[in-house]
Amino acid sequence: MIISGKEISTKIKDQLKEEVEQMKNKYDRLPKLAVILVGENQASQVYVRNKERGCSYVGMDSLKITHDATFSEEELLNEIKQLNEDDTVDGILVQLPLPDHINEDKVLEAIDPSKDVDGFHPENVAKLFLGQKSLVPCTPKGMMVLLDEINYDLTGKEVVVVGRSNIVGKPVSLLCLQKNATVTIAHSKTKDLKEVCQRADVLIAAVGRAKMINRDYVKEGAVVLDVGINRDENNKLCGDVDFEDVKDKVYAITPVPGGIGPMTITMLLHNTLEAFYHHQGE
Ligand SMILES: Nc1nc(=O)c2c([nH]1)NC[C@@H]1CN(c3ccc(C(=O)N[C@@H](CCC(=O)O)C(=O)O)cc3)C=[N+]21
Repeated sequence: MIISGKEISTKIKDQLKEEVEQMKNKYDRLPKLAVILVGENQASQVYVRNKERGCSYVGMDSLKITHDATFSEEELLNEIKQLNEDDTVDGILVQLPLPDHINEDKVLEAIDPSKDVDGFHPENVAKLFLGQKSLVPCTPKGMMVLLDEINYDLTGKEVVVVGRSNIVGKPVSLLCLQKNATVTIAHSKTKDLKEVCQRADVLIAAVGRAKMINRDYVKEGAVVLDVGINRDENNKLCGDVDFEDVKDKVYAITPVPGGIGPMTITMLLHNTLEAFYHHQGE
């Protein structure tokens, strides 16, 4: 089975669109997402455009703020402060990566946790760790929704996450643990990575290396979620998984593009609506 994140995300966006319409009638205001982009990173510009498109699809307001790469850390912190105080803004997202002269941790900590739709603020990270209600990072949340969509129960299953980043590997591991899976976090220093991956009922690839995961890493009948966004030798978009090589060995797999990527954007919209409800006292 090929899991179409694209189709599932369209279905969810259509539901969100209806909810937004109701909110507009009920509160006489729309949820609003502010996206800040510093510098000219090509990929970031594509993602930010997709985020704006997503907002307009579901009928939310969005505010795109762009600065050139010389924008200072102090200016950025001031801008975030103003957006924190702006009652019409529900979500604030600062596109990563930031230029080298800006301290990412400092920036993420400056965002009001109730507007932190990325779920990257230490307060939200701590809540996720503790299993308390919080804004959950979009990519991991999207993966859990996809598993739900195919009615996959993680209880007792072996999950292997390859990659230990703060934005994907670590949070998705916690979410799988919450769903009663047995979770292994593997990474570049893991011994016998292939053998570790072969144990997985659910293999989550978030390494950032084009087509690294081939059929030798995959157990027959496994579910494979591919978080990678890379360019192959022909400059074509591809995942961390060699899709063609593994597709007939798996029970289900997400393609790149059209898999996890669209779900990430949709979960961002979902988080923005959640933040909106919170700000309305619900
Ligand atoms: N503060 C912050 N929050 C993020 O959520 C964040 C970020 N910074 N920096 C970069 C990564 C990456 N990311 C993606 C979002 C959508 C697609 C997406 O829509 N992908 C399409 C293809 C897009 C294309 O054509 O390149 C797909 O997979 O079908 C991909 C990647 C969000 N990120």
